[in-house]
Amino acid sequence: METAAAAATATTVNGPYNSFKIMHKPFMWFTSQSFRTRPIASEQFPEMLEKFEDDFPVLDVFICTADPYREPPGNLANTILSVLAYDYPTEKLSIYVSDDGESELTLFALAEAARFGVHWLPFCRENGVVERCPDAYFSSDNYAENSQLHKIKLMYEIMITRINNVVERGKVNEEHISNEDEQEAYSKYSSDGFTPHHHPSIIQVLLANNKDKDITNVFMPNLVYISRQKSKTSPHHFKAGALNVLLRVSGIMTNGPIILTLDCDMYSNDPSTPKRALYYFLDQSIWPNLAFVQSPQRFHGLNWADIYASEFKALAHANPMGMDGLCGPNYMGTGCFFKRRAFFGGPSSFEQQEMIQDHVVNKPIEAQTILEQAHQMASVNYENQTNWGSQGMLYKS
Ligand SMILES: O=c1ccn([C@@H]2O[C@H](COP(=O)(O)OP(=O)(O)O[C@H]3O[C@H](CO)[C@@H](O)[C@H](O)[C@H]3O)[C@@H](O)[C@H]2O)c(=O)[nH]1
Ligand SMILES: [Mn+2]
Repeated sequence: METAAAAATATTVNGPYNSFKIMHKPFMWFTSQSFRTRPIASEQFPEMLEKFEDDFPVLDVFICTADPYREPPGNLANTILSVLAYDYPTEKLSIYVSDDGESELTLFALAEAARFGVHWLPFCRENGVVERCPDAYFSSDNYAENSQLHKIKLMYEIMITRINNVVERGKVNEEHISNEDEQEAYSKYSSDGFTPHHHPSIIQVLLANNKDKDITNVFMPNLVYISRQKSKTSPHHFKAGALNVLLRVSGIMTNGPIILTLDCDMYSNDPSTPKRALYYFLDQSIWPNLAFVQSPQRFHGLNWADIYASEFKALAHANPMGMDGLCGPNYMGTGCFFKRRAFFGGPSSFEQQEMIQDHVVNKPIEAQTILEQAHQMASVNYENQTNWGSQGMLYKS
């Protein structure tokens, strides 16, 4: 009897599952047919950008990271360098990194990326490098061996070794600290009462585009580290909360009308990406109704033989073309250029004068008033006292 009962139970569990296995393919096929009704293939025309050459919009790039052990800081440094080296006017480019792991190890990776970046950016420019993520570049065989290459590769390896050593020790030691400012920055993580779940905000400007230059005397883009305030008594809303803080802090510091969101476990594989996104943003015929431009994602290591050539053709190419003909593709959570204006217009819009759409920031990123306001934007109280996140779908969906 017992055996029969067990078998009967197994049948009832398997029944619906088997039906699902049989039915899900036709169901998937059926639901995707709407994407075949009006696919749109778009093309970009480089000459279109020429008339805007001196007037490119300010671009703010957001990178999220949350755990220095699960998301290695060496990879984050590579992500940062791939966008820091974009083919875009450096005075119009800012990289904001949100660290939800609240870790000095992550700050150290940013500091190292900034130090190596002053060599890497000119190297990429002079050699027309396409893969501007150093790890991807050095892992390819797409370069000529020469002394300049050996020098930059050695610098890269030293940077990665330093980052990995610090991660292994779990601490930034004296030997890695070169001045008092750095000492002060790293000491914040061991100050009294600091825990990952309860601590004040930490904002560090690693590179400022009005004072830091590369080795060829060209100004570097901005690079900013943000560990938002956390409190045991307030929910932090994970990545959504991090993106909201990045939106507000960048609004105070640079207020770029175009925003790119990235995760720390990916890199940009084409330096012309922001300019290619601009073809859409600067096209007056589509600009008023355009909220975001989503890039396709490629995944490495999906399976051993990489039979998909790192691509999800249906999900990343075919379906979005079809969605474009309906009302637009979905946001894939990363690799997406947004119009900042698209985030405003709801009830939380204009609570802060500085964040209105046309506000032009005319103070240096490290000005005392800017830093004070930025800390206020990264505080738990700011969100508790306003409608940010409490209205609309965001945190409640
Ligand atoms: O408290 C947190 C938790 C996560 N993250 C960041 O969020 C990103 C995505 O998290 P991950 O765990 O890597 O999720 P995935 O499943 O790989 O991400 C895919 O799916 C997510 C959920 O749809 C999207 O947010 C991502 O953009 C998309 O790449 C990473 O950069 C994390 O560092 C934070 O910033 N704060
Ligand atoms: Mn991920």
